[in-house]
Amino acid sequence: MLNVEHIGIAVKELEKSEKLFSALFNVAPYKRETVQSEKVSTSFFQINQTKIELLEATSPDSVIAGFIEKKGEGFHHIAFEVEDIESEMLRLQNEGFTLLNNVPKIGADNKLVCFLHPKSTNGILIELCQEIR
Ligand SMILES: C[C@@H](C(=O)O)C(=O)SCCNC(=O)CCNC(=O)[C@H](O)C(C)(C)COP(=O)(O)OP(=O)(O)OC[C@H]1O[C@@H](n2cnc3c(N)ncnc32)[C@H](O)[C@@H]1OP(=O)(O)O
Ligand SMILES: [Co+2]
Repeated sequence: MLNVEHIGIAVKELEKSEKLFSALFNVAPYKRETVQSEKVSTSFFQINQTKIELLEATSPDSVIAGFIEKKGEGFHHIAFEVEDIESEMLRLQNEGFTLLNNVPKIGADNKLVCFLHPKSTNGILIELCQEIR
């Protein structure tokens, strides 16, 4: 695994949270992107080397809506950059981690992504992402 690619934060209202985090980081979001397959609207902040992804549900059956209902707004996942997502998925599966998708999915910001079940990772939802080259 390489660097932390981004940290995902679940929010109820994207616009309201964009204002809050803009004030906190003293920088505006650099882009918004809806990922229909994940039923999320995202907004990205770049703070020096750190990327933060705000996630709002686009539908009541989005995992973000379910998460907020159970746990409330807040930290949702940590994403790690990988060089080769398929070989990393295979390696982690062989180590006994539970992959939530067996084929890489298209994520935001031009990435192939795969999630690991938090039950297999000490309660932390982990996303792997590889830049689409
Ligand atoms: C756009 C893209 C990108 O960056 O490119 C994104 O990030 S999309 C980001 C949104 N998409 C995703 O997160 C996709 C992968 N996530 C999923 O498939 C889901 O969220 C699961 C992780 C499988 C959870 O869904 P499920 O329907 O099973 O919900 P559930 O409420 O029944 O949760 C089952 C157990 O997992 C725990 N759980 C649920 N979400 C969690 C989270 N974010 N972090 C840590 N634990 C979590 C619950 O508390 C529960 O534990 P207990 O049983 O102990 O109560
Ligand atoms: Co993410």
